[in-house]
Amino acid sequence: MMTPDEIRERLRAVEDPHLGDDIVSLGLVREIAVDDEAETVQVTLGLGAPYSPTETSIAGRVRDKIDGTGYDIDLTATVDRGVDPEETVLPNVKNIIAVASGKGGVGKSTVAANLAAGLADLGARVGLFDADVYGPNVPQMMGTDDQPQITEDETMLPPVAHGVEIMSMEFLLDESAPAIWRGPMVHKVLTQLWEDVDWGRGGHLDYMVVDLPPGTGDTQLTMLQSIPVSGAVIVTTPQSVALDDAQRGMEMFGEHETPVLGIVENMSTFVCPDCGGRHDIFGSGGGETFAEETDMPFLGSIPLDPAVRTSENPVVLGNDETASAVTEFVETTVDMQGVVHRRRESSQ
Ligand SMILES: Nc1ncnc2c1ncn2[C@@H]1O[C@H](COP(=O)(O)OP(=O)(O)OP(=O)(O)O)[C@@H](O)[C@H]1O
Repeated sequence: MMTPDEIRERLRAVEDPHLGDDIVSLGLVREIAVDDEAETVQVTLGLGAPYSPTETSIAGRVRDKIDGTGYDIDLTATVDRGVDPEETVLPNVKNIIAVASGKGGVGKSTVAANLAAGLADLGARVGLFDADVYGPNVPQMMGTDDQPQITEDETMLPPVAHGVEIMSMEFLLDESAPAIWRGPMVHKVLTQLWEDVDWGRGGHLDYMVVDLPPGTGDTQLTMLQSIPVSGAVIVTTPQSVALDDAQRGMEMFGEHETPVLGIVENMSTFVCPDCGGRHDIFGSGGGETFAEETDMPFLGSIPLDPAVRTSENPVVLGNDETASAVTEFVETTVDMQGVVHRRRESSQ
């Protein structure tokens, strides 16, 4: 026979590597219930980033601590996401990660597509929403030209590629409409994309990755106001101009109290396929220095690799050096989303 207090004592040995204390002291063990008849212990943990390496490992260690007590463990995870489920536009989506950049062409859509494919590859249920009104190209990057299906009750079912449900402004925008007309349409189209799409196929999504339009103008603000973003990723390149723009992007999120998960540097070192040499074409370490200066986590560097553009599939799914770099970025990012949730949970 074990009491919840005895279980709690055992769980004091499980550390949260990011928050630097044990999960009991941090308040991340929400509930413990022992059912002697069913020989089961139910533990509810305050974890919010499913499939992130750190939270997977915390859950694994919790299991280890209960293994050998003669009880089965029934583990659940839940956090207060700071959003009222009644009021949110996407109640079935646990995390909404927005990918932003201060200016165009730095590889924001590439990063968004790889983040989504990488999260699905970890086992998560993922949606990818291409909100880039000015140049929606996510379906192409995911290697699909499927259109959404319309069901009898007039909801849209997103096409799926690499385990990711995809919706794009491209599906709804009239291609002949000049970009300048698109701004005012954004709100209407966005509303449709939230309300009329069956995300998660009647179930839920662990993550929705949103590819925001480049820049920090009204369109981006409208989007931030209409969706509860749980974390933002800022993409930059090593050039100083891109870094200045990234700074503006961060300020925009700051004003909206959106947690910034960190900075990723794209088009870093070029690994020459012919000579094997490494060349820092745009300089090096700019993103990391910028992250340090702004006190933001550095999420990783993605090399400049022609395969990123030419490959039919997101490069994260490959098994070369570029794939490892992108995987590292995906894992760090989702870990940082977990930190945001656990920190909030722990301070309550
Ligand atoms: N690391 C990389 N190595 C090589 N090519 C890349 C890399 N990242 C992006 N590209 C290529 O650069 C181009 C621009 O990338 P992408 O469309 O992702 O940028 P963006 O910031 O989303 O642009 P937009 O301003 O259109 O939103 C694409 O052709 C893409 O394939």
